[in-house]
Amino acid sequence: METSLSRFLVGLSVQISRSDGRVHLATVKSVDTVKSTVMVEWQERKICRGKEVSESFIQNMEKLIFSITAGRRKSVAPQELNKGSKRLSCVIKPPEIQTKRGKFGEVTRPNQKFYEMIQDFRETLEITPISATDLIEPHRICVCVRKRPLNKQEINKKEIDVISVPGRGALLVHEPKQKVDLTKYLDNQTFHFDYSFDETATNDLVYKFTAKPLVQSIFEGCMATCFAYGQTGSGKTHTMGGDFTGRQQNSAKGIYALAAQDVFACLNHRRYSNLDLSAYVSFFEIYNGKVYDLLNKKAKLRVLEDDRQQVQVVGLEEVYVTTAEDVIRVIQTGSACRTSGQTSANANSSRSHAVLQIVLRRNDRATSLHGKFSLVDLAGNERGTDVSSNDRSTLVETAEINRSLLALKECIRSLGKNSDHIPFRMSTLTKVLRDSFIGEKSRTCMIAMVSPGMASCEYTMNTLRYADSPHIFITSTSQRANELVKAMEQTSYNIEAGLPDLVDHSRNLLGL
Ligand SMILES: Nc1ncnc2c1ncn2[C@@H]1O[C@H](COP(=O)(O)OP(=O)(O)OP(=O)(O)O)[C@@H](O)[C@H]1O
Repeated sequence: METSLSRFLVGLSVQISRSDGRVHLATVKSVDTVKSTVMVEWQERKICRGKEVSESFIQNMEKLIFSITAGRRKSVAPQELNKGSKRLSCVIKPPEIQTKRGKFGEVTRPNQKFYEMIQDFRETLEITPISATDLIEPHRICVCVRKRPLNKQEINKKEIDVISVPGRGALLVHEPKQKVDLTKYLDNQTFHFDYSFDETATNDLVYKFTAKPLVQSIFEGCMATCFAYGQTGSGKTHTMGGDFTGRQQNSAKGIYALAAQDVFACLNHRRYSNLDLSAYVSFFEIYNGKVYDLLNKKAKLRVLEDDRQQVQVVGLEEVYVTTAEDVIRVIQTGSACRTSGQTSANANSSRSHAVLQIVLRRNDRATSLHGKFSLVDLAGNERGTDVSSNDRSTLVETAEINRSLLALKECIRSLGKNSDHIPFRMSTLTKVLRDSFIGEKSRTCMIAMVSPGMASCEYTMNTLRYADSPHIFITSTSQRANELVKAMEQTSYNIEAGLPDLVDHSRNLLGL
């Protein structure tokens, strides 16, 4: 969760205000989350001075902390600072004279200057990567971020990596910018999540902190959901479905399979054996608001809601499974179906949401539902203008993706606020996942995937803003109004579907 303290990364410089009215730079030396204090140090007449400041002092000070900068040599341009932003943004003017060589001695890299500025910034960061031995805290809603490594093509193009993951849930985007006078500078923005994974993190490690804690919850009767969100090529399928070697995917190494393994470990554990449960798997995709069964030749299925608001995907194939290998076979069958869709002219599967559900049913006559784990590989969050083809079907497809991702964000936000109204009818995706958003027994984890390259910077920022937003559960009425207005400005906003939301908001305004 974001606290005012979590903005202060060790090694970063902040402007502090002194009691005598002076405002000057100091460096964050340590952050004590237990005592809620930050230790800052600065040089004064060649003497190193320090002060431990409390959270309340920091909050008072916050108005005066205009920026975070990354080094002694870098000057701050206050007129450029984004003072209103929730995140502290910094503007660094690069050193004018030096023309340093890169780490590997090459000077021909496009954006060499930015590369050097980022390297300089990184040198000031204290990196504490997440490790398998770190404590896993229980969350009802957990939001994490994972950065993938630069791929071969990006390395060949000498693409620069603009993301740093200092650890402890933090992630920095070093956004390259240029002033009107052509001075290059970095806009360094810090985001905070429950966990942040750098490019060295394995699927096993990501699984341990994200989906694994949810497996146990379904044995306790919960409806758990784990989403992979991000731009095309950012690593959603790699994380959920398993690593690729060329075009070959190792399904045993993805979160789907790792979760399945743990489900069977729990089923065979004496703690849960007296529940007398069996596991079933279904696998479907949602493309343009329609559901297709990946385990039944992509049969198109109807989504119905009964008078008790229970949503049913009519005729969805549910395969009885007894081992993790059974589930891996199901994943392979379904993924092959999805992949073949990618090559067809009309339905590009990577533009669909894939949902793998592991369902626990009681071995009674009605095989009644005990718990359910939905693992969702979401469609890429590109905008209409970003996809190569601009024909009508592509635009409709993009609008549908935007609409469902917006609906998903709204549902997670409502869930976090314990709101009575969950706008699940806004899209097919949220409709079929309705029981994951209702009541005390729901658990949600969102893994936001980001590509590290400078070329992806804008998409990365979009992903991070999206993933950051469910954290802001208690939004003020005016913020809420702004969000609705912003959402409505998107071509994909469906006024009819969003009507309950608008009515709700109007009621709030009128105090009804
Ligand atoms: N953490 C990672 N480590 C190594 N390689 C990765 C990682 N994440 C992704 N990749 C590689 O990047 C490429 C794109 O990943 P992937 O297909 O998972 O992206 P995606 O987000 O699912 O894209 P799309 O939305 O198009 O389906 C793959 O070749 C994959 O192996």
